[in-house]
Amino acid sequence: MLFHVRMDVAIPRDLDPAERDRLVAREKARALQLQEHGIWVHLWRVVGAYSNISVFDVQDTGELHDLLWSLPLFPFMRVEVTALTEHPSTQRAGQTVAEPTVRPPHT
Ligand SMILES: O=C(O)CC1=CCC(=O)O1
Repeated sequence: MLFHVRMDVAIPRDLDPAERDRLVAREKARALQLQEHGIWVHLWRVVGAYSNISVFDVQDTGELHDLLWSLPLFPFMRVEVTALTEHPSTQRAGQTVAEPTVRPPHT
């Protein structure tokens, strides 16, 4: 299942800068891992905002929920999820996003 996810990040200004850097580095590592597994299929910066628009390819809403909750920056995010289905007029009709072979653990 594909989901459009918007994440608006708001890290408290008084958070220790070293802790902030650690969280951002862990978030990046997790994002790269999920992209390598074909789960986080799009990751775009929203121009002018500390926000991203992402597309996730997961088995179900439960997997997406667990995955989002496990993100290191999750405590500092507002997350908006929209479930996607194929539009009848798409040129890509019938094409699916390839299934990843091995799903990474939710850390
Ligand atoms: O910077 C963001 O929008 C939050 C984020 C998601 C993946 C990542 O590396 O940072």
